[in-house]
Amino acid sequence: MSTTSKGSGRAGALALPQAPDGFRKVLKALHARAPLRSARLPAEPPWRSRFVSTGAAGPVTSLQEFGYREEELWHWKGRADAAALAGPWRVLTDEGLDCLATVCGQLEVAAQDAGFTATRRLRAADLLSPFIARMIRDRDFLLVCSRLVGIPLIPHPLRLPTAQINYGEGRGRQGGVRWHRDGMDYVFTIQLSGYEDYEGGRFTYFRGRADEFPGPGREDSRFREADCGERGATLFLHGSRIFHAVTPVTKGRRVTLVISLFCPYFARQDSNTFWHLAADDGIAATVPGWLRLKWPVRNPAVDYGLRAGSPVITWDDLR
Ligand SMILES: O=C(O)CCC(=O)C(=O)O
Ligand SMILES: [Fe+2]
Repeated sequence: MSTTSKGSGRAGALALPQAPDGFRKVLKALHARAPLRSARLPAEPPWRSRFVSTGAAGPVTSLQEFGYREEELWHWKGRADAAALAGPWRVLTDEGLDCLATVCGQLEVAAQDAGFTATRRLRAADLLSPFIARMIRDRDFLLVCSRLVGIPLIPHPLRLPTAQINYGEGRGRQGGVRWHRDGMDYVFTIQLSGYEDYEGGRFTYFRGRADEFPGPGREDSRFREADCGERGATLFLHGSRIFHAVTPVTKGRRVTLVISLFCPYFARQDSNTFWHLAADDGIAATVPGWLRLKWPVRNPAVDYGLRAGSPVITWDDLR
């Protein structure tokens, strides 16, 4: 699969509105509902480590290419957190992808309407699905993701945003995602359907610094479409630094699994803000994870690995 990004100024993407920001996030937080913790779900296939496609490799576009300066990148003892956009690659085998698509399809019964981002979505999918919980804590899966982006990555200790399924449908309802930046820094989106399954639903991003984002509806040659049409395509985005959107699904059905990972070595720089999270999950559900994230640590790889219920991934593991 190639990493081409093509097209600029697509009318559908440009017309998308922007997600609420600032004080409107606080208002949203006061009304937000906590994610569902239980649902009657059919049995799942078991997760297997062999579902990880270890050959994944591909070009990485750096944050400098998006206009960020070297001193704006995060560093740890000579290593930089420099990846802006990478992939799409396949991180799962065909068999693994089929199982994941089945699991995510079944989980739709637990999805909730999500006003300002996607039409329907399921937050904290790993709390309902043993398959997803094991997948995102599988050492081989984490090593593939870490190596592709060049930094050690584990599931985010905030838990609620770490695995989210978006369901977009073209039956009259708007199945798009407004222009936004994520609270999360390291975001992997796995496509569980392909262009043969739907129309619209194009993953679009702004190839520039966040503070240069011209706003929706403007003409700018830096609006691009990612090449995510193939089922299984997995795209990495430095979600907190890059504006992105998904054009409305006009026909058919589009399902994606959005996995937010975390670098224990850059825990202090984590971009989440309390109000961004609370706007999604409500204040009460946000507080425990927020404390878990902000508590001081001695050994980041071990300590945050424990907090996220994850294997430990260190710089040495990237070799
Ligand atoms: O569904 C997608 O392709 C990505 C949606 C997105 O940007 C998000 O959920 O934050
Ligand atoms: Fe996003």
